[in-house]
Amino acid sequence: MINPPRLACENIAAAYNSRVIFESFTLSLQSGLFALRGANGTGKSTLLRILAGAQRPARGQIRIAGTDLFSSPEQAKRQLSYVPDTCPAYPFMTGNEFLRFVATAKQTTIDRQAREMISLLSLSHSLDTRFDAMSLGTQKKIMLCAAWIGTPEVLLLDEPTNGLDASARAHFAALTRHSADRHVLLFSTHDDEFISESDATVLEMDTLRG
Ligand SMILES: Nc1ncnc2c1ncn2[C@@H]1O[C@H](COP(=O)(O)OP(=O)(O)OP(=O)(O)O)[C@@H](O)[C@H]1O
Repeated sequence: MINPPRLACENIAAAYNSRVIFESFTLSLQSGLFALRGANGTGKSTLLRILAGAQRPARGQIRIAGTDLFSSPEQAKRQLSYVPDTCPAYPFMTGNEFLRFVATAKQTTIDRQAREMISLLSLSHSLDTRFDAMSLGTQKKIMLCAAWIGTPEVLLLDEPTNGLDASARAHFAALTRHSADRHVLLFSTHDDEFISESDATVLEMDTLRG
């Protein structure tokens, strides 16, 4: 039996008021690492928000592991993780509390892969720190670890290396490379060095946005 693409979208259109950002974005990905590249303002964050179900497109269809995102959002989102560019506000939570919160929402535990990431990104000593007392880079690392909880089929990461130091960036590149066959990891970036370190396939926004 042929598996459906892990991530598929068809004819996605996005606009803010009357300003069109893209008209017809179509993509079908089975597994691997994909870097969404394009100039500022070409709509990378907008596209990732839409694919994550965090923003409604003007038109189009999205399927996550074969499930329609709009007609069965809960089922589709069980197979999906999304890390926005800016850290959403969790000022009162510690790193540990946030990871447990995500694990509970996904009806799982902080599993082996997330624990490996915590160790690789040297986060163990920050887990009891509240978000409002963490550096931006540390917040980002916790958000990235949370994305791996529950081994989702699709990971959508908006500028994941922003704020990471050189060592964290290298570990993160190795981790993404090694887990590429287990999911679709689509990330936006301006970081060409990370693209080559992670061996990601480049998707040019200008070519894809229709
Ligand atoms: N909520 C919003 N309301 C109105 N316009 C918006 C909104 N969000 C984004 N835009 C506009 O849509 C366009 C695409 O923005 P987006 O952030 O998706 O681009 P991007 O490719 O991710 O940019 P960058 O590389 O700078 O992060 C920009 O011109 C931006 O100003």
